[in-house]
Amino acid sequence: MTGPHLLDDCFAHGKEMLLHLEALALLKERVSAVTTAETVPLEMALERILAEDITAPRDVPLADNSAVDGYAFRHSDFDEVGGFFRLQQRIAAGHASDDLLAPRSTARIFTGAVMPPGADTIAMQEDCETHRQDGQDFVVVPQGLRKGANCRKAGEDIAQGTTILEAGHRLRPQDLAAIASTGTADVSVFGKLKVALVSTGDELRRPGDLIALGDVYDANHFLLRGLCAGLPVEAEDLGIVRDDASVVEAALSEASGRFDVVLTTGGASRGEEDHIHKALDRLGKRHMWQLAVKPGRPMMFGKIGACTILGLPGNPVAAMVSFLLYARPVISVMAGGAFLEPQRFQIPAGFEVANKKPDRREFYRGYLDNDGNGRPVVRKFGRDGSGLITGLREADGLIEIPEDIRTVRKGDPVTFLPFAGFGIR
Ligand SMILES: Nc1nc2c(c(=O)[nH]1)N[C@H]1C(S)=C(S)[C@@H](COP(=O)(O)OP(=O)(O)OC[C@H]3O[C@@H](n4cnc5c(N)ncnc54)[C@H](O)[C@@H]3O)O[C@H]1N2
Ligand code: MOO
Repeated sequence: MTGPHLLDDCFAHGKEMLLHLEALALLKERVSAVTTAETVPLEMALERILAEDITAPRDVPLADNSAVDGYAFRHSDFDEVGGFFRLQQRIAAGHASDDLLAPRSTARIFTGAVMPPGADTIAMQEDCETHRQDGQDFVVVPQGLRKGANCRKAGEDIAQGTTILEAGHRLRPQDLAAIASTGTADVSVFGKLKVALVSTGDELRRPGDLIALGDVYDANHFLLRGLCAGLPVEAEDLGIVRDDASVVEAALSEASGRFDVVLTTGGASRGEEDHIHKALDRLGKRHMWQLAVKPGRPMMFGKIGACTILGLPGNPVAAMVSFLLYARPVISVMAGGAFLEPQRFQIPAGFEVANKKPDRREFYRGYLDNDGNGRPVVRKFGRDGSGLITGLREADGLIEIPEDIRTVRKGDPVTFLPFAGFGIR
């Protein structure tokens, strides 16, 4: 299958670096769903992606019912001063009444109980007075209630036959509540994507291991494992792969036969010790590499057979930013979902940038604050180093500065991408 010229391959542009939007277009063109549908009970469906639309088999609520503990009556029985009603029946939640409410009568009713036939309005018990006279209970309701007050109509939340959720939607707790409310117990969802996590680098050691001068503890594994946790994937740790061409090649070759996605960090750049792109070129096809983006310039996307290789940069900040911007939407689409776009909003800058490089998009670590007068601003983490995990910890999200912007002054509106919009905190 050949895509449009623009999307065929980043190197076909004759360009050294792809712009952010070009990279997104290339990824959108190149990825599609790979998992098949399976039926799971609702208990197992959180964060899974629907394989079919969900239609409500019945109304929710099933019948007109009371929103309060109180007294049900006919609104037409009111006169100028209110209503004086004979207490005729009592209905608790879960117990429907077949008895037609007689004129000028009322039913004691509780929240969620089905309205008795004939009643159309409910008074809250706090607004009513009760009397007993000649062995009969009476309820006095003051004027002022509109017809239908405190009643919940059948189907007012979900009407029978409505499509409540569409295929491709990732199920949140409130979605599961909606499906459960219609009585549906099982849903058809896409199978989880099989993702391999690979850290590359001779210098890497796992936390808990002894460390020597020059060694670095593998932070990225825990970063990526956490970032995958909110996605419908089964992530498997393939450990640390040494900076050796044949070792990297063997690891990618083996993993590509077992996984839908291999997610690597490190070795993505151009040094002699960076082997991922060379291995990818030998084993499969590389579609994307150098991006006009900071951080996250060396971000690789390619395929070995049916397996997608996402080669993220080794610097932890770059790894996280490129995961959120590029790997996350790719994984979502492959798992049957949407190409996830970040949530974006404009907020005044609480920082200045004097001389940003043109022709590339930059993503700073940003945290929300106020300007001292109660107005919100976003401030930039002070240091730009791509190895500083501290900036990721202090941030509430990313500040996005597009290619054509060279300077930012305090108060300028800037685009903020909250971490919450990526499903993390
Ligand atoms: N001559 C050039 N050098 C570099 C370029 C370039 O274009 N030309 N790009 C720079 C940029 S930008 C980035 S980002 C990094 C990406 O490098 P690699 O993906 O090849 O990553 P490494 O060299 O393996 O490591 C970079 C850095 O990150 C540390 N690291 C790696 N893995 C982990 C891990 N799992 N946990 C914690 N820290 C990790 C590693 O020790 C290095 O310090 O390249 C620039 N260089
Ligand atoms: O892109 Mo590197 O991503 O600046 O650290």
